[in-house]
Amino acid sequence: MDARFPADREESDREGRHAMPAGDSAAQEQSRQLALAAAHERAAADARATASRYGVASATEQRTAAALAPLAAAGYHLLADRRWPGSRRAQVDMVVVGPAGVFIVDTKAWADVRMAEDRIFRGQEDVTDELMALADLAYRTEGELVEVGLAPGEVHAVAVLAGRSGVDERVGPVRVLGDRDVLRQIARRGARLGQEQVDAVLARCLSWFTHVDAAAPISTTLPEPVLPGPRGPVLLAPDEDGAPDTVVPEPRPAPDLPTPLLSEGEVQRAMLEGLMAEPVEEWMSFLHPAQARVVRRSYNGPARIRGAAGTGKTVVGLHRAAYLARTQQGKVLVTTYIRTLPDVLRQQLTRLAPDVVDRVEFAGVHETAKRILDERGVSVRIDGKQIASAWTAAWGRVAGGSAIDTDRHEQEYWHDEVSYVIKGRGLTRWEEYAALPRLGRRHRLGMQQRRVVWDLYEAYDKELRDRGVHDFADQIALAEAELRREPLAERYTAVVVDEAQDLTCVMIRMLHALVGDAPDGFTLIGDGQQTIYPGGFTLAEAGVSVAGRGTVLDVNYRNTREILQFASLLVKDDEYADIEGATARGDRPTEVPRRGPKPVYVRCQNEADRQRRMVLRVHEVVAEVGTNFGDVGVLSLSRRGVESATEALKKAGVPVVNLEQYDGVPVNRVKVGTIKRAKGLEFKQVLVVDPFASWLTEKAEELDEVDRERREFRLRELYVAMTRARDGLWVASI
Ligand SMILES: Nc1ncnc2c1ncn2[C@@H]1O[C@H](COP(=O)(O)OP(=O)(O)OP(=O)(O)O)[C@@H](O)[C@H]1O
Repeated sequence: MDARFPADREESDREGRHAMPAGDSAAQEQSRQLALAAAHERAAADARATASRYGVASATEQRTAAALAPLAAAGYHLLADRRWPGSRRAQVDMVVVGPAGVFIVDTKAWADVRMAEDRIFRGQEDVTDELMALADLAYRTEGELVEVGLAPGEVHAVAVLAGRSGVDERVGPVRVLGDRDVLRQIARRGARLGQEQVDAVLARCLSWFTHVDAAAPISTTLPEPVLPGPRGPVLLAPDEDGAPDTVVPEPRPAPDLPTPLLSEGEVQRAMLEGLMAEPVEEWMSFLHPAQARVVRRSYNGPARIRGAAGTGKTVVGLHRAAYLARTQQGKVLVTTYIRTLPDVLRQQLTRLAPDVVDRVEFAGVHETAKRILDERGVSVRIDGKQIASAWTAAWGRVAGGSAIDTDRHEQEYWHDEVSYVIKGRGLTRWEEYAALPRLGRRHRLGMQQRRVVWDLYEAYDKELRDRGVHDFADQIALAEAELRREPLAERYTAVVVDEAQDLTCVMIRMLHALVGDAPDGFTLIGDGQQTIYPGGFTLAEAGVSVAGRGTVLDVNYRNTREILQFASLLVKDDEYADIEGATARGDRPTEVPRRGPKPVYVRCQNEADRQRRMVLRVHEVVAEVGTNFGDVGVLSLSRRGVESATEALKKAGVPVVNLEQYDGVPVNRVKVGTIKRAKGLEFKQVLVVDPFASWLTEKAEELDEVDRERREFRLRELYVAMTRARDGLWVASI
């Protein structure tokens, strides 16, 4: 910013209008006149100094403008002579609006510049605050442009150091570049906004940064000087005797004939780099205004963002993580239940916000617990085989042949009861379990059954201890206890939890303990409709309140209307225990803008027929223009289903990758995995390969509570699978 004529005119006018009191002596009048003369001299000196700053500024600004000029040929708009929003006098040197985003550029003709520890110095003087005005402007501009949907990370504050090259530093949110570097750094971001989006942003920028057409005011206590025509500002020059009554225009230095900052080759290389940059997906730079507002919203405590499948919750969560990392000190943690999802999210953030990706940590919730425990030197031994043998031993000792050992449930049901309900909710006393409302589990247990389950839990716990091992629920509980004992020395600034409905109560407590109730500290993102793990709880039980800090997203961007209608049939009567305490029905999007072909449902004769048709379907969809193997997801409820689909595809020569190994790096292979592993992901084409026809037709009211519970979880899981599909859905049952 150049606040070029800083003195306040109204103030000066007021001073100039002092009337001389009646009866003053001649001597008094003389000294008044001398004082006035001195004041004029000072004004002249000030004006001269200002003029010289103005001269330097304009020459250096012109150099920056010249350096950026090649962008105009690549769809950029260079806005010069714009008013600093909110200021009457100050101007913004240059606003660049184009495919790479919005850049508010301020040129500094500073010599002897040094940057250290997020501060900038001119010689010994710390001039960081001068850049912070620019940062503040960028922040306000972000807020303005959010209204058209521009993601906050697409607005950049750039300070250009005149006459410097090879500079690329950050001072807080301001990027500091040499004037030889600025073109390249802007161009290399590539095309992040489409033409329509650039136009929308430009229109808003033109009204936000209004044009400066009037001459800048001149500060003086003198009567308004005579301005020379169009040649520029006027200087007051003293007479030989120092009297400030002569006004002469100072000839402006002949414009520098610019020696181009960059050679033609350098310009071409910079622009080419932009052309080669990997394009980003639309949602990475441009959001729905409602989404963009949530990204920047300030919540005075834990907050919850919810919405139906495909409404951009994860998108908002990622932008919010980047935004918090950019605007606050310290690290941001993005976490979720699925181990592999954080890698995928990291990949996305790397493209969405490369500037802050190193300040955002991605880790599954178990990995987070492990890090906490490692840091504290608490050893945890997790050994799958030992855990399984502890369970089998405990079952044999306590539950085999008991009131819970019936043909209504597999052992897995009771394993989930122990892992998710008892351990997941952090129960430690029988009385708690005896009186527990088992949210989300329809099969009511009598006291006798509960007693067996509790005994089973205790026996299992003892077997684990005897083997010197822990299970995954123990790992979380230990980390949570550690944090209760002593909070982290270096806290996270913020924790963003994606797919929060998958977490247990103790997991939520552990993550909450990382940030507490700090403003914008804890953001829970999720959709209760996609709850596929048992162990329901309320946030109150976890000691978290999001009251008054909830946001619902309601435009489905992912699925076509046809896919969503098909998938929604599965859960149309579904009710689930919401973490805010109520029994809820799924959020329904108010808008589903995308349209496409109807999903295909095929009834196969047997498993072999299903496999054959699945392979055919894969070949069919990849024959479509724009769809590759990598765009196809084959999803199954069970591991067994994954194995047989993998085998059939491989046999047919189709390249596959298991979702367990998929980390978000694009790979041209069909992704095969369980629905649980597909949480949070999406594919152009989805094939769901292991339902039985009866699952889709059985009626809830004809089932008892055990079967109803099973049906609800199964259908929710299928709903998750189907809503992973962007363009095409194929479901095969037998
Ligand atoms: N503003 C947007 N513009 C264009 N596409 C968008 C926008 N927001 C989201 N999308 C698209 O919608 C998809 C779904 O978004 P996202 O994964 O964030 O939804 P979600 O609500 O987290 O879904 P789920 O709960 O089903 O996992 C994104 O991958 C993206 O392709």
